[in-house]
Amino acid sequence: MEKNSTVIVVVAVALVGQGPRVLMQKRPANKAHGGLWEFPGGKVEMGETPESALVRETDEELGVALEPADLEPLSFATQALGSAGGSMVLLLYRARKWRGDPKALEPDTEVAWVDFSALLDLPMPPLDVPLAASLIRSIEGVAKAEGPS
Ligand SMILES: Nc1nc2c([nH]c(=O)n2[C@H]2C[C@H](O)[C@@H](COP(=O)(O)OP(=O)(O)OP(=O)(O)O)O2)c(=O)[nH]1
Repeated sequence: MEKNSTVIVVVAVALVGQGPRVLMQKRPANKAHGGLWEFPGGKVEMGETPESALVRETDEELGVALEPADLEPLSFATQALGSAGGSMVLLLYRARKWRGDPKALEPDTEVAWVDFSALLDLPMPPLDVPLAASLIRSIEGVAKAEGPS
């Protein structure tokens, strides 16, 4: 069988606020991974960079304006697409600055600010779980680098 080398790139962002806490989005019940909580984002479309796709997705889904320069690459996760080959790559960025108060603008979605201490208790799609763990470690790393307070 001919192998497929397609790579689908999906981008997502951890909007990190004081706490620290992070904005999570609940997927619509009727879609893949329905009802699970994910980092906001979506597929990179033709002609877009990962960063411009994320600026578009967060505008459409949350009504938030992000500057590409405020997107810090944080981690990624991958998944095979099936026996024919191909894979999905989910790139997670982190942002500490944005404009606008995030709202759930897409039908049948919700958003919530989640404390880092409760993040891993949320039901998440498979690729978001290791990314959430990376996010938590990144903040712990900052705390260690800054030393005891
Ligand atoms: N965040 C996340 N997305 C995943 C995982 N596994 C997986 O196949 N996906 C897919 C579901 C979606 O097709 C895509 C996310 O892009 P999206 O948010 O634009 O998807 P969507 O369901 O709104 O749109 P579509 O697939 O109907 O075109 O990634 C995962 O573990 N985490």
